Amino acid sequence: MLAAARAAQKVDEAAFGGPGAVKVIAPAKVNLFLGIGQRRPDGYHEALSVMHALTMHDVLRMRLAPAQPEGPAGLSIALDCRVAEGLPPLDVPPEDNIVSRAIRRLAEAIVRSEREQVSVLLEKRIPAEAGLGGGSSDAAAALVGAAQLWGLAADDPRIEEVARTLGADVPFFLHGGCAVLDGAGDAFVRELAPMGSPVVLVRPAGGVSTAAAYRAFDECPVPVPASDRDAALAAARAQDVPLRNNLATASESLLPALADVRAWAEACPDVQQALMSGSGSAVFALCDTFEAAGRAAAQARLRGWWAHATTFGRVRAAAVPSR
Ligand SMILES: C[C@](O)(CO)[C@H](O)COP(=O)(O)OP(=O)(O)OC[C@H]1O[C@@H](n2ccc(N)nc2=O)[C@H](O)[C@@H]1O
Ligand SMILES: Nc1ncnc2c1ncn2[C@@H]1O[C@H](COP(=O)(O)OP(=O)(O)OP(=O)(O)O)[C@@H](O)[C@H]1O
Repeated sequence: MLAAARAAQKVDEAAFGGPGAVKVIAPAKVNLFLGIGQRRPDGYHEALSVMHALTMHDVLRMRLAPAQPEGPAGLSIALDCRVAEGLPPLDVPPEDNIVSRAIRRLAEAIVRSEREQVSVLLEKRIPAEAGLGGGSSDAAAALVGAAQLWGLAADDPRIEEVARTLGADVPFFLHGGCAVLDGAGDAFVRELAPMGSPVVLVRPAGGVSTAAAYRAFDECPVPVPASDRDAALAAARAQDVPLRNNLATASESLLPALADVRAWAEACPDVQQALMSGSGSAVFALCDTFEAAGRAAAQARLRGWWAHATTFGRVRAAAVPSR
């Protein structure tokens, strides 16, 4: 049964090889620092953020083909989403998936009106509603892939313009590595020297909606000390950034299991430091060695939580060889 499923998957993946096809990786991120400030008139909050990409990633296989003559005029998108074992299914219709929205929006921005079909096979390994930027990274990867399929230059400014309209975290994934961002957490300030050290991601059952976390924050805002902001702004390397997140209290009020994960991480001898990422519900834990990271992940799984050992990386949403 499993062999048959694997064989079927191979056939599908083979259809995404050769000319007119591209494979793109969409890495996860964590926020080493997140200092949320005032709510702005547009509803977004001021945010000073330091994001770091991880080597753990989703995969998008994309293919461009002329549409069936009897099909709709203009662009059609066929999206097949497969979720890794151990993760809940993604409860989003294909047309609402941020991947489809990204491709459509780029086609509009470059005024592309060809009658054609973009097919996408999206392999999700990054859990949703985890603060790991999975959807945002998929969107950036979809822009990178569609740009390549349509022969756009990788540095065409319309790619970044469209990225900003899709979500605050999306532009970061076009740069990747480690970066300081301000504005609404979407404006690139500068790059930091990235790390390559091990990190464990732990997520209790249940996600946190980003919008709900910001609403809870407004009810009980927690300021970030100016000295922490200054240290984040002065850092030259990822490892010099103080680990802080003033959205954590709000997210813990929405998902109390987050406090259990925090308490576990504080007591775990294999964990050096831990912090909730973004609006949660994933917590990332820094470990000294890959062995320690593996042990910490195993301990977290024994408690019934999703856990994954990975590394920080100098990676971004990028096309890779398909084999
Ligand atoms: C928590 C973070 O992930 C940290 O990197 C980001 O701030 C959120 O980025 P994101 O998931 O790309 O968020 P978006 O899809 O742009 O916004 C979702 C919702 O979060 C709230 N939001 C987001 C970013 C921000 N600076 N202020 C906000 O108030 C808004 O209510 C918005 O409607
Ligand atoms: N390709 C996708 N992957 C994940 N979520 C998607 C995708 N497309 C649409 N969504 C919707 O977006 C919601 C949040 O996505 P995502 O996983 O990026 O949020 P997050 O973990 O809160 O990340 P962030 O750190 O950007 O706040 C999901 O609950 C889902 O409904």
